[in-house]
Amino acid sequence: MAEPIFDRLAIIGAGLIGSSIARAARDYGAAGEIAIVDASQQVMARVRELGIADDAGGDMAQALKGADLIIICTPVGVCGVVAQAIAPHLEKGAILSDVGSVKGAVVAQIAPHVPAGVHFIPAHPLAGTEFSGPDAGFATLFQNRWSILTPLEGADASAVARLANFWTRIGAKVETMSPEHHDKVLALTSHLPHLIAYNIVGTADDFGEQTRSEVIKFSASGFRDFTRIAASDPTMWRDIFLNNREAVLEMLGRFNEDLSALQRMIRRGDGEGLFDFFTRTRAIRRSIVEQGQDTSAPDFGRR
Ligand SMILES: NC(=O)c1ccc[n+]([C@@H]2O[C@H](COP(=O)([O-])OP(=O)(O)OC[C@H]3O[C@@H](n4cnc5c(N)ncnc54)[C@H](O)[C@@H]3O)[C@@H](O)[C@H]2O)c1
Ligand SMILES: O=C(O)C(=O)C[C@]1(C(=O)O)C=C[C@@H](O)C=C1
Repeated sequence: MAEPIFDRLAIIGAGLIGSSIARAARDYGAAGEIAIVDASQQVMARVRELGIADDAGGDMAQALKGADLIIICTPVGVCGVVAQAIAPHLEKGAILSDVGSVKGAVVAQIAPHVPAGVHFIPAHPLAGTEFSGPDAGFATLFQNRWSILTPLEGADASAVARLANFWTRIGAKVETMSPEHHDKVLALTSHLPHLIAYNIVGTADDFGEQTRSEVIKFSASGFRDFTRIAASDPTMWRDIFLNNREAVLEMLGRFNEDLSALQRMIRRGDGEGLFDFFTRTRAIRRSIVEQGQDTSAPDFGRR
């Protein structure tokens, strides 16, 4: 196997993403040693049982000793608190990164705590499931998925390249963009779809007992897909919406306008309008599939 890219990887937060990175870093030889710290004693106990870290003692100073890559894998809302807690233990030359689904707010939370000589390079792997916790993770989660790096102005190019190598080693394709651009794109491609899923499942639930049981009984695959997404972690998604408020509200405004246009077509019996619209959206789906970007097959990248 090729040389490890980092000597010691420290992961803060061992849920779906943190535990998947730990498993992948070990399986693909991306890090020499792996240390894991989590605020939950229950999670730490499970990490020890699963044997996914070389150091699962749970002591922060010990975990960060000699760490040349530290990845914060907690919910977005606590990134700043975590950065403040780890700052005194970060060593010169180390790379500090994260996996938060929002970048602008995460940068604002973490950057003020980064000591001089430490390279802060935010990241976001576009890979996940509706499950959370250390048992939900798996080593192949990042295979053929994008990992977006959002280095700040003046970031050290060799540190960025080293982090990109790490993600490539564990199977991801890497793209670089600004935090602001990331937040706009993801507001549309990830955050809005989750909001729509939460909403439609909530609407079905509000209809009451009889509809609820019929929803379960007659659930067609389209609706079932929404229920999978709507089962995603409430803490994670509360934090995403509170921390990407502006971009989500902008996309939601445009979405509502387009939905009103469709509503008008239905009311007016505008079959041609509906047909043209659906033809346009079908072409988008087909081009995604043609470019090999469709990873929605039931067992793709999953256990
Ligand atoms: N789940 C996904 O699909 C997905 C995909 C890409 C990125 N992300 C991002 O990754 C991050 C983690 O998501 P996840 O799905 O792994 O969540 P998760 O709920 O599975 O795990 C989060 C872990 O962080 C721990 N934690 C919470 N506060 C902490 C603190 N102060 N110090 C140390 N540990 C703490 C929790 O105990 C938990 O084990 C989030 O920021 C999320 O936005 C998630
Ligand atoms: O497949 C899923 O369950 C996901 O929702 C994963 C998903 C996404 O929207 O694609 C969710 C949030 C993350 O920030 C990245 C990936």
